[in-house]
Amino acid sequence: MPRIAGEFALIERYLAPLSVPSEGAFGLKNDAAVLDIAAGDRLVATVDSLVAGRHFLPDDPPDSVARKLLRVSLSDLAAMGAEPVSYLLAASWPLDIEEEWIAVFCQGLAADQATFGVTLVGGDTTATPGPMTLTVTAFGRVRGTRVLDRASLHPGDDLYVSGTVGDAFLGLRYLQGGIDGLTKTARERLAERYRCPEPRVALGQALLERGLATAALDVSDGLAADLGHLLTASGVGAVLRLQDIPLSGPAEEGLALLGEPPEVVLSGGDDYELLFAAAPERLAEIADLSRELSLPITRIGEVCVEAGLSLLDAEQNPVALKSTGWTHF
Ligand SMILES: Nc1ncnc2c1ncn2[C@@H]1O[C@H](COP(=O)(O)OP(=O)(O)OP(=O)(O)O)[C@@H](O)[C@H]1O
Ligand SMILES: Cc1ncc(C[n+]2csc(CCOP(=O)(O)O)c2C)c(N)n1
Ligand SMILES: [Mg+2]
Ligand SMILES: [Mg+2]
Ligand SMILES: [Mg+2]
Repeated sequence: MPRIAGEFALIERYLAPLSVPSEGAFGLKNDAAVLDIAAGDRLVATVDSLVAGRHFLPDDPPDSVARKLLRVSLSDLAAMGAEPVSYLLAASWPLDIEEEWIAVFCQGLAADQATFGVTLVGGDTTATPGPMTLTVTAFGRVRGTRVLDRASLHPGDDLYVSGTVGDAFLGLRYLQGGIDGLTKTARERLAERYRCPEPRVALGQALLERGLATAALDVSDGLAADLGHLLTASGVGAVLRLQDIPLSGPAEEGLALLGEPPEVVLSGGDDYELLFAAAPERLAEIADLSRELSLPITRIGEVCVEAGLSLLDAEQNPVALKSTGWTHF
C-alpha cells in the first residue's frame, strides 16, 4: 500500500496551490516556468541543498525544515542585496515518507511565502532510497547593475555582523543532547535559531541601496571561515576583537554550561547573519539603519593590509581557533 497518493496527486494537492500567484508557473503543469523581469532589473539566482542528518535533524518538525530550506536561499539573496521573488523546489523524498509530513512541510512553505513575498514556480519530485534531500533555487531582483559582492574590501574598512552569533550552533548542540541545564527560554530560543534562521533581507537591500557596504556575505559555514572568503577575494586581512562578537543571553548560558570558550561560536556556522564591511565614515549611517530595522548591527573588527585573520582577546592577546568553520569534505 503506497503511503503517498501518487507523484502527480502530490504535486497537485500540495505544491500547485503554492504557485497560484505566479502566472508563469502554469499551475505547475508545464515543462518549465517563465519568469518576468522588468527592463533595467537583473535576476539574482542561488541554489542550496539540505540533506536530512547533515543540515537538519531527521526529527525536526516538517514546517521548520521547509522554512529553513527556503530561508537559507533567501539569506544568499540578502547577501547580494536582492529582493526575493520566486523559487524552484527539487525534493527527493525517502520511499517511506508519510503524506502528512509533506502536508505540514508545505504549510511551512506557505507561511514563509507570505512572510517573504515569494512564490513557488516549479520544481522536481523524486523518491530516494537515501536521506531526504531538498533543494531550493531562489530568484531575486536588483534594480540597475549594482549588487553587494565579496571582493571590494579595503584596508581600514570596519567589519560588521548583524544579529547574534553562535545561537544556531548551540541550538544544534542542545538538540543533539550535548547541553544539560539550559533554562526553558534558552532551550527554545537556541533550537529555534537552528531550525529557522532569519534571513536579513531588509538589511541586504538597504546596504545595497544606500551604498553602505564595500563587501558582504551571509554566514553559513562559520563566521571565521566565511570572513576568510571575503578576505581572500579582496587580497586583504582582518583583525577581529573577540569581546565585541555579539552573543545572545541564551548563547552565553549555553557556552557557560558547556565550559567552552566564546571563540567556538566563530566556527559553528548556521548563523545566516550578514557579515559586511563599510568605510569608517559610514558608522553613523549604519547605526541609523540598525535602529530603523530594530536589528543589532555590531562592529567586530577592521580590515588590514597584512593577509590572514587575527583574533584578539580583551588584553589584545592573539587567540588561536581550532577550526574556522564547516566544510563537507
Ligand atoms: N556544484 C557547484 N556548481 C557550480 N557552482 C557551485 C557549486 N558549488 C558551489 N558553487 C559556487 O561556489 C560558490 C560558493 O558556494 P557556497 O555553497 O559555499 O556558497 P553559499 O551558498 O553562500 O554558502 P553555503 O552553501 O554554505 O550556504 C558560490 O558562488 C556557488 O554558486
Ligand atoms: C544535523 C546537522 N549537523 C551539522 C550541521 C552543521 N552544518 C551542516 S552544513 C553547514 C554549513 C552550511 O551548509 P552548506 O555549506 O551545505 O550550505 C553546517 C554549519 C547541521 N546544520 N545539522
Ligand atoms: Mg551553497
Ligand atoms: Mg552564502
Ligand atoms: Mg557552506
